[in-house]
Formats: sequence, structure tokens, C-alpha cells
Amino acid sequence: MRILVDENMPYARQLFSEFGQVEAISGRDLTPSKLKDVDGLMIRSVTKVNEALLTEANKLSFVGSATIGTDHVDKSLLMSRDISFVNAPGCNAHSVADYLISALFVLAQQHQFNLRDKTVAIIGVGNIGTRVIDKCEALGINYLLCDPFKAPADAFRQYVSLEEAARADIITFHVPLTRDGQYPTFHMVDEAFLSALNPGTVLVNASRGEVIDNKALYHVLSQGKQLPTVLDVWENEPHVMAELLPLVELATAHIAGYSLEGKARGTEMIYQAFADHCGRRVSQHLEDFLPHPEIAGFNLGQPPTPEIVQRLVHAVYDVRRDDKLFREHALAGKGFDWLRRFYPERRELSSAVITGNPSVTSLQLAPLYQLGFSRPD
Ligand SMILES: NC(=O)C1=CN([C@@H]2O[C@H](COP(=O)(O)OP(=O)(O)OC[C@H]3O[C@@H](n4cnc5c(N)ncnc54)[C@H](O)[C@@H]3O)[C@@H](O)[C@H]2O)C=CC1
Ligand SMILES: O=C(O)C(=O)[C@H](O)COP(=O)(O)O
Repeated sequence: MRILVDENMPYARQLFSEFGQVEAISGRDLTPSKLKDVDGLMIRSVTKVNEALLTEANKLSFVGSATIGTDHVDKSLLMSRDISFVNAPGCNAHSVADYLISALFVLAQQHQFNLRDKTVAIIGVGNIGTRVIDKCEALGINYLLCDPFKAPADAFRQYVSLEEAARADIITFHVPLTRDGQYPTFHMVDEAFLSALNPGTVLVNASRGEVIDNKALYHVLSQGKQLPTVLDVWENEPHVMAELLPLVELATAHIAGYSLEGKARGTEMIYQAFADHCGRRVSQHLEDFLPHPEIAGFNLGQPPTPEIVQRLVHAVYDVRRDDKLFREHALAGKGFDWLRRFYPERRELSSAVITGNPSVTSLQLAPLYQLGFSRPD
């Protein structure tokens, strides 16, 4: 059996070798001829799976994407050709939510506001949005939910319209990229949306670049409207709109989901699905591969104050590291893709165990666990 795996997929060679011959490829540069006589194709979001790519795919029976998003894959085409498709729902949801919290702490510091006085509108309440809710609750931040698909069937939570959500202090997008239907997300943030926002509204996009019309954003920001903006994703990646970069407060190379755990979980999920597809039992597990984190935990000598919580989060992941690298390299040559290919190891908050000395009660530590840190065994 021949299997192609994206080179940016941790542990893929070890896992998929048990099924046959594995070749690592650059997902963005995959050409049709590479798929001749290939049985399984394991990709990430940079590989567009369409008619053109599959012209020489004479044996392909399985495509796995180690990602949450699936907008890069023509699923009906795969179905029509009897090729199984599997993605990895939720694999890096914790990672994206960690990214958001790390970014909000930075903005709160830069703009001298208290997150507890702010309301966050969460647009898209799926795997990521739900984790963002947990983190907001852990930090005592108010939130509004906007998800027209979830709202009708969710008796436990209240939802608001996008117009109401737009009045929040912070708006964060966790939607898939869609172009059809009643609530498409393509350019859901356009010039009209941006113009209607109160000055000072914080915008965060860690979903897909095309959710925000980048030209409109540039236009509104360049006219001097204050909208502190965090962009992890960009229209036309890997080609970032250069003029927009200086106007954005935090800028990163589509790495919100790039914790080692998030990426490795994605690989493991499609490995398990491929084993099923082949009628085999899995014999390897992620926990056998993940290395010990550099920061294994913290022992608190006093109850956690907001400042301590921020320092703990930034000790595990500080988005300013990635923002700096982005500004130095993203616009040059293959900079955007290299920042992703050679992404420095980053761990999820859950990789750090929090304990306290006897003066710290478990009740005082509970919000840290809700935020995503781990409890001792
Ligand atoms: N920046 C990054 O590194 C990453 C980005 N993503 C992006 O985040 C997206 C969301 O991920 P998950 O939460 O795991 O997906 P999910 O499928 O669990 O949740 C998405 C939610 O968005 C809702 N939604 C769809 N259209 C909407 C609209 N017009 N308005 C409001 N809500 C809408 C859906 O009903 C659903 O509840 C992915 O599709 C992917 O594009 C995912 C992982 C990493
Ligand atoms: O999971 C998703 O959806 C994502 O956006 C990925 O984390 C993005 O990473 P690549 O697939 O582009 O490496």
C-alpha cells in the first residue's frame, strides 16, 4: 500500500508505516502525478482536494485531513468517486482557545482594560466556541453566543443575532468557511459590519481568512477607526495583504491550532480512521509519542490573582512570540509557510499541572483547571 502524508503532520511516518510505504510531501505543492498508484492521502488544510488534483488518482480510496476545517476538500467529489474522507473534528480546539486567551491578555495589558469588565461575543459555538465559553467562565468574563444553527436546538443557552453580537466589546470568530445557505460566513465581516462597530471593539479571527473581507478591514483601519485586531488567518494565504499587517495588533501565520497536542491529535484521529478503513486494529497511541513538556507545572505559593493567571498562561503560551516571528518573516518569500513548517514547539495549557501549597485551597485552584490547566493525579 502507498500512502502520502503531509510533511507538517507530527508522527505520521511512524503511525502510517504499519500500513505500507509512506512518503512525506509538501502539501501546498502536491501535483496530480504524485497521486498515481497511491492508496491513502493524509493532508492538512493547505492541500486543495479537487477534480484537478485527482486526475491521476487511479487507486486512491482514502483521504484524511488532520484538521478541523474541511473547506479545502471537495467532499461531494470524493463521495462520487467512492473515496472515503475523514477529518479530525475538535483535534486542536483547545489550542485555538488557548491562543485566544493568550491574545486577550496581551490586548488587555496594551489597552489597559480589565477583561472582567468586557463582554466577548463568540461567533460559532462548536468545539472551539464551547472551549472559549469554559475559559470565559473561568476568568469571569461575560460572553454572548451567536450561532444560528445551534440556537434553535439548544434549550440551555441563550443566543443573540450577529447584529447584537456586534455590540460586544470583543468579537471572536470560530465558524467554518461557508459560501452557501442562509448564513454563509464568507465575508461575514464586511465594510458595513466594520463601520457599524463601536470604536475600540476588539476583533479576533482565528477561523478562516475569508470570514473577514481583508480589503474592507484595511480600508476601515487605515481611515483611523480604532478596532484592535488579532488575525491568525488571512485572505489568500500564504500571501498576506502587506498593507494590512502594520494595522493589526497581533498577527500570526494560521497557527492558533498549532499546539503539538492539537496537531498530533489530528494525525492520530486520521490514523485511527484509516485503520478502520483497512479493517485493522490500531496498535499505536499518541501518548507513546508526545514528549514531556518543558514546563511540566507550577506550584502556587498563594491563591491565583488575575496577574498570576495571566503569567501562568503566558508562561505556557505567549502569542507575542508568534507575532514577532510573523512580522519578521511572513512577507518574505516562503516566510508564511516556513513559520508553519518550522513552528517552535508549543504545548497546550493542559500540559502544565497546577498545585498549590497548603495555604491554597482546591476551590481557589478550580478556575485554573476550568481554564485548561491540569489537576495533579
Ligand atoms: N486558526 C486555526 O489554526 C484553526 C482554525 N479553525 C477554524 O475554526 C472553525 C471552527 O472550528 P470548530 O469550532 O471546531 O468547528 P465546529 O464545526 O465544531 O463549530 C463551528 C460552529 O460554527 C457555527 N456556524 C456556522 N455558520 C455560522 C454563522 N454564519 N454564524 C455563526 N455560527 C455559525 C456552526 O453551527 C457550528 O456550531 C473551523 O471550521 C476552522 O475553519 C479550526 C482549527 C484551527
Ligand atoms: O484544523 C484546522 O482547521 C486548521 O485550521 C489547522 O490547524 C491549520 O493547519 P494546517 O492544516 O494548515 O497545517
